[in-house]
Amino acid sequence: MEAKSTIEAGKAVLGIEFGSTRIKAVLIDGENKPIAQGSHEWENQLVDGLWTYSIDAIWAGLQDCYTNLRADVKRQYGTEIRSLAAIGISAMMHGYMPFGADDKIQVPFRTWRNTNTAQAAAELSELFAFNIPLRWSISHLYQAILNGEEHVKDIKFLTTLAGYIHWQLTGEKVLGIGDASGMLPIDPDTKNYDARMVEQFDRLVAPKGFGWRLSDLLPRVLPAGESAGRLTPEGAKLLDPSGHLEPGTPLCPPEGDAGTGMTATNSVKQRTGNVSAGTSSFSMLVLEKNLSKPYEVIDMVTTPDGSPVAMVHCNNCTSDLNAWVNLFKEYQQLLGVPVDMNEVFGKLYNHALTGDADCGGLVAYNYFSGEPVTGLAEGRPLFVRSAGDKFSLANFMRAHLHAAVGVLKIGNDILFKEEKVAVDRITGHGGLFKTPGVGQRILAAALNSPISVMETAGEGGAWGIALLASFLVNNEAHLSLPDFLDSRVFAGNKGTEVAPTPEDVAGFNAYIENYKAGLGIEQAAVKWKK
Ligand SMILES: Nc1ncnc2c1ncn2[C@@H]1O[C@H](COP(=O)(O)OP(=O)(O)O)[C@@H](O)[C@H]1O
Ligand SMILES: O=C(CO)[C@@H](O)[C@@H](O)COP(=O)(O)O
Repeated sequence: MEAKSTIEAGKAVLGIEFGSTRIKAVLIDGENKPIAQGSHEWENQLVDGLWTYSIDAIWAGLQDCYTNLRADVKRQYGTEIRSLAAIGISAMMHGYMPFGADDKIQVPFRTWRNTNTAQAAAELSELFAFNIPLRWSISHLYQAILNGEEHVKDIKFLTTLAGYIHWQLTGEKVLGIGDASGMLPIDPDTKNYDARMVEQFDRLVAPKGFGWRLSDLLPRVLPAGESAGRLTPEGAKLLDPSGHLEPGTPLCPPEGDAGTGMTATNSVKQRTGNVSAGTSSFSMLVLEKNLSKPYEVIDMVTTPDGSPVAMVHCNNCTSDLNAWVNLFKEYQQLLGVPVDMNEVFGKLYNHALTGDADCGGLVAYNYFSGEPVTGLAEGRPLFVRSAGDKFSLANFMRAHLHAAVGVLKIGNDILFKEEKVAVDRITGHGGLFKTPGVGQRILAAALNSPISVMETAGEGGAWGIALLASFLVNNEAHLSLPDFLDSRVFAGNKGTEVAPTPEDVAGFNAYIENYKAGLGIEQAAVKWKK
């Protein structure tokens, strides 16, 4: 069916993902191919020392993104979206969105980026004998309890950003299993929150007498393929204030951007892996067997169909690169040369590849915020060199590209070298890969592994959640998610692969030794630069 007829017949499927810097919408056809797109740029705010997005910014952003998609549909096909076959909502994971009896958020949304939860995360990790990262929702909840915050006793519902949007659109308090695994660990056998940990938590906070139990607060867990409610009339208006969109569309379980990244890269099967590289970076390897022990730097999540995944998560990836690229943009403007940002990125990133493989001794720490993997509670973006280092533009840019995936390398060394995790394929996606071939080659050197990139790399997450929505309504053959992706979506398409060269790997290793040796400089910067 032609794209226009698909849209007019109400057979198109919509995926929306709330990324840290961009809300993206992708419309796909019956063959799961993108046919229209929309987006909205936004930024987190540091309010009273905590990273947040306001509720108004969330809805204004969603509506602008959808309006943008409608405009794209009008421009390309001269038609309007009136009904859809399915919708999926995805977003940045974790964080803290507690709601009270009036269904209003009780404190500003605390995002994944906050590192104020160290005490809670450490105590819970010990209690559960399981690594509980700082950004997990349970850490935020317990930190609020440790802080004696007034609102905690009145919480009625605690969810993630995707869970919140989904609830407002459908009235359903549910969450996809992957996103749920970033609130509280999931038991792979029951495919539900880990009952032992739920009980331990209830016992831990019982003396406070809050009058709720943890299971009263959390969204119901759903695996991919389960029905998760329908778009209500109020929900339709929230999404499309122009009033064209009809209610009634089924929604798939809302997922986190980890699960949608796995889906968009066909990496939900054992021995597959993927790396998301945008504002943050995170690698996700689907495990064949459990790790031998918990590691503070390895986060355990699940695929959208509930298989265990080992994640290395780094809070900082492209923000510092953007800061430098913007500086060069300003210089270009000063010279009176018109600016095309893709060109600025493309020129600087490709030039970086002409630098030395070890960046000539230059080192960068891209820590806009704290970085749990390297033990930094706060961050100060930092560039360091000695007078004798080879200071050139190429080495400078390369040092920052290496920094963007440096922490990822440190964490993955544990998985590959100590745990001997085996993967057949790792696929990269996210904004870092938008300049073809560069982020891919740097990541291949960092992980000492071939890296594949698909054409959809830049919009991966929104496409991923659209695929999960399609899996809900277009899976007449009742295939498993991996089989559906293999046969109905990817059909042998593995993207373009780049293998690491020995010289790049040796260079990256030399860089990372300088990086690790200099971490004290970053610690000193945090201490002294207020
Ligand atoms: N042409 C380009 N080449 C390389 N990187 C790019 C290009 N355009 C945008 N980017 C990077 O993509 C990042 C956004 O990536 P994305 O995965 O969409 O992030 P998020 O989900 O965190 O919002 C930008 O911050 C920028 O660094
Ligand atoms: O924390 C996680 C995954 O565990 C992400 O949701 C978070 O880093 C946000 O990702 P983006 O930088 O928006 O791609």
